[in-house]
Amino acid sequence: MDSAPVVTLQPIVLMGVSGSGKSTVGERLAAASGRVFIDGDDLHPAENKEKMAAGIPLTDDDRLPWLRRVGERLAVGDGAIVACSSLKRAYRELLREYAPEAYFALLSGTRELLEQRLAGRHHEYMPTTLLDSQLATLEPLDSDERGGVFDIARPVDDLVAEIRAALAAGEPVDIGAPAEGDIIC
Ligand SMILES: Nc1ncnc2c1ncn2[C@@H]1O[C@H](COP(=O)(O)OP(=O)(O)OP(=O)(O)O)[C@@H](O)[C@H]1O
Ligand SMILES: O=C(O)[C@H](O)[C@@H](O)[C@H](O)[C@H](O)CO
Repeated sequence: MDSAPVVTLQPIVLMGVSGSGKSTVGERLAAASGRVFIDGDDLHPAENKEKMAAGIPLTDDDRLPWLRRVGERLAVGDGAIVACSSLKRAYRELLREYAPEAYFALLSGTRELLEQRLAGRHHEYMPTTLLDSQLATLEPLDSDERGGVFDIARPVDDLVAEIRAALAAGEPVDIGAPAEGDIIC
């Protein structure tokens, strides 16, 4: 007997600079939509965490192995919600090599609000002083990239609802419609 085809689900990447709410919104979105949440922070090699903890911004070369790990996780096909800064278009292009259908939700806000948010939280390794380099590195989504921009001034539950509504209203993504007997993983 043929084995049932495996259907892949569209992954969602919460992107944006440090303090924009990727982990907070991502966790809540995953809970609301019954999906797995993956924090990209947990996929950084130890050297990257040490560098950031020392207040040194990561380079493209530092980020490459980390982005590959994030990409491999996106490619699993289980529709995971993944928090990953994805600051440059080239980084997103790399992630799309693993998951062409990925939806990027950019959490965007003013420097002032980001500073407030960073001041009000404790992070394992990320110092507030890296905000300038994060903002300088950020290349917002281009109009030809699949995704949307969401305002971090909104409450977390509103952001979750807005992202879900944007996904529901979006163009259908050709990732294979489930049929009877398919295994959804
Ligand atoms: N929409 C929101 N409204 C109010 N507070 C928020 C909102 N989003 C996030 N926060 C708070 O802002 C702080 C930063 O959020 P969070 O740690 O999720 O950001 P992040 O983008 O994952 O940061 P990093 O990339 O540095 O890990 C947290 O204290 C969080 O509770
Ligand atoms: O690309 C980067 O510079 C890093 O991913 C950072 O964004 C941090 O990992 C994150 O902000 C802390 O969670």
